[in-house]
Amino acid sequence: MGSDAESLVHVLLVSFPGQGHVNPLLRLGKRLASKGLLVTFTTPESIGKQMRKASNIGDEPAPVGDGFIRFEFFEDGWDEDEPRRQDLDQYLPQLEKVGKVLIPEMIRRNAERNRPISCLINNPFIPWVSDVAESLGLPSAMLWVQSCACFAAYYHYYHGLVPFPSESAMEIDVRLPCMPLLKHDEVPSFLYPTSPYPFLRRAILGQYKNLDKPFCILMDTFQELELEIIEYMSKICPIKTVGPLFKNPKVPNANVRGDFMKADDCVGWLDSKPAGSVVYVSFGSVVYLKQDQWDEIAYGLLNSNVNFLWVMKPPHKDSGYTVLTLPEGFLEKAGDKGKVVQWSPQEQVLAHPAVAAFVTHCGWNSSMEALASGMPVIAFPQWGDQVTDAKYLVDVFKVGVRMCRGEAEDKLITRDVVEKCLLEATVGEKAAEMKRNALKWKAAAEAAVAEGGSSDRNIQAFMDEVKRRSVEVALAKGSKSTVVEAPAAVREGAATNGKVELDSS
Ligand SMILES: O=c1c(-c2ccc(O)cc2)coc2cc(O[C@@H]3O[C@H](CO)[C@@H](O)[C@H](O)[C@H]3O)cc(O)c12
Ligand SMILES: O=c1ccn([C@@H]2O[C@H](COP(=O)(O)OP(=O)(O)O)[C@@H](O)[C@H]2O)c(=O)[nH]1
Repeated sequence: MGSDAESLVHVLLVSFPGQGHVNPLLRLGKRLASKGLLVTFTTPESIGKQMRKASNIGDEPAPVGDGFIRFEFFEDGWDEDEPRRQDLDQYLPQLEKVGKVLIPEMIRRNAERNRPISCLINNPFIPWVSDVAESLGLPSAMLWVQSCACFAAYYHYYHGLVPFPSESAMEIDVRLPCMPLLKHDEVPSFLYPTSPYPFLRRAILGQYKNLDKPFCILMDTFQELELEIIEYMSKICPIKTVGPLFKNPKVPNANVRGDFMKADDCVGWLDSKPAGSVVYVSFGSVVYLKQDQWDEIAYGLLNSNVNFLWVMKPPHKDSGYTVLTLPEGFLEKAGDKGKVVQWSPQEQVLAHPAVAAFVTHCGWNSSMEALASGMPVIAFPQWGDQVTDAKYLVDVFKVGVRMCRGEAEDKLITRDVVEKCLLEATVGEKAAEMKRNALKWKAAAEAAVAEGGSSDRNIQAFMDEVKRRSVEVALAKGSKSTVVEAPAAVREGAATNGKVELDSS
């Protein structure tokens, strides 16, 4: 490593090994590097191996803007084909056990090699990272990877501040401060007492036990998008909104990517299609539908006669899911109107002029990517934060139509409903209005990350704080301090309070 990288303030990013967690933390890493930090990104080797295979991650630090990003992976202590990895109730304690030994070792090794780490940043599901930081006298921050509205919902649930659906009152609406009324099936679904995913409830709420440890909670959202709830929660927690993280305005480092699977080439196919003629269909990295639902979507796509790009990812071998199939003769009937891939370069797809709308499971990353790309959505939420995100996309941000309500509803969405939603989102006045709204959010997102925008100011303030604390850490450790510039004065004044005006008829 050149002396350049060694003279920079060094932060360690520790990620839970899920695609929806790695993507935003890696994007944050690239943003921090571009502004002059040395960033080391780490996650278990089982995923590291996939990332190296799918993308061109090298052994050398990659230059990104004024700084560098590098990767170090750690062994989680389980064989590669250990099926217990699929069970979060078993896997999370294992990760904590090994991480609490291996992350301090990694930190020590880096210090010996003249690149002492001065801050740790983690994402949800691995809250013990801030315990590791504390035990080593290092500051820590957390990157929240869902919306601020969901952060607020979990916060109020965890602290018992408002009533949530319970065994004795299942269908109550939930009123949270500074948020629209949420129907019982619009709160993050693993908070339902009947949820089949109690392990995800435990995983996400684990972070709230340790919420007083990180000095900052970074969020992949932006002020103008969730204005009231961000202001409200900021009075309770040290929140800084820094999104959308996937929009890095200046830095040409698209080659540093964290995909677990190589994306299939579909941009050439999109290029051959007329503007606004394709529907993109993807349910993210973890949602897996049942065969009968898959068939209805297939026929809905055929019957609507739209062009479509459909992501059909293979299930994890230990997930217990059976491989989905397409109805007989489906691909022949679709002909050149349809393309099915295993994994797509989603950011590129959403930015492509041929794409008119996005059938999405409403994971927060996909939701932010759609909003910030000016892409209307057809909301098909399944569980967790997705049901809340769907509510916001459709009723608050007004960029989508709803195809289902998710976990609580648990019903088959028929091909007729699929077809109706596809058409509603792609032709006619409602479609045009959603597109206008989506383009307003795109502009607002670009302004937030542009120099001087709300997210850019927050990133800069965070950087300054990390640098300030790195001097303190170095002094406390009595070692030679890393070279730091005098912290740039944090610009005065609150973020733009301007609301984005939406069309609605
Ligand atoms: O990777 C996982 C695993 C997992 C299990 C075992 C294992 O060995 C490795 C990983 C379990 O639940 C998840 C749940 C997720 O919810 C997703 O989390 C996103 C970010 O919080 C949200 O935006 C989305 O809406 C939501 O679908 C995302 C994930 O990436 C995972
Ligand atoms: O074919 C695909 C499907 C998804 N993604 C990316 O995978 C992430 C999925 O995160 P999200 O929060 O939407 O859903 P999750 O997978 O966590 O449920 C997003 O960044 C997508 O851009 C992708 O690159 N190609």
